[in-house]
Amino acid sequence: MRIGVLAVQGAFAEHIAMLQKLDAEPFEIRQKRDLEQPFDGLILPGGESTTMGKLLRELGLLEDLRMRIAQGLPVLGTCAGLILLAEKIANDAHTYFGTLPVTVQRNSYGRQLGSFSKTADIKGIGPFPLVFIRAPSIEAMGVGVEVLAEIDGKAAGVRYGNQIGVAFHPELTGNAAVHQLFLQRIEDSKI
Ligand SMILES: NC(=O)CC[C@H](N)C(=O)O
Repeated sequence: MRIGVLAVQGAFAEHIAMLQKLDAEPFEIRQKRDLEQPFDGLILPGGESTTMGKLLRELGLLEDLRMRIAQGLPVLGTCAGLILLAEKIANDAHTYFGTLPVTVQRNSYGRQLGSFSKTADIKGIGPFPLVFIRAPSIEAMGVGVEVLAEIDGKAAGVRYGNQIGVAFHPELTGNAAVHQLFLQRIEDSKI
């Protein structure tokens, strides 16, 4: 299964390592040319959403990828990747793909306390260590958005059709269950 990992900035190498462990076929998306071969899924990593958004625009990737997501390309966005997907960003004038009907608040977890990890249940997986690094919170959700994980009574992971967005960093845990779930969903949607 060919999975494109946005590799213009941020923690893309860790996602690639996870995918390799699961025998998927990851490749880096750095420029438009990288989108020429067909692929089955997309991962938007953690990092700095403002920088990634700016580079996506400058490299001419934003519209192309937005269209693919809107047309059903399975996508997993982690942390900054969730911000890129969000329809609204409460404390930012910009939006990027805007395909996921949620409102997020940037830098909501971990500003004063630093990064932290908390184990919580993920739907379809069970207990999983959620690692937060200056993570966004999900403040509001539109109709049809399914909550996959909660922390302190707030959604920390959601799914909407072909899109999964999580505020935490599954790629930094050594636990491949979230990536496995993503690959499984792609597999299932092919049937
Ligand atoms: N670890 C992360 O991806 C942090 C996200 C970052 N604070 C942002 O707003 O873009």
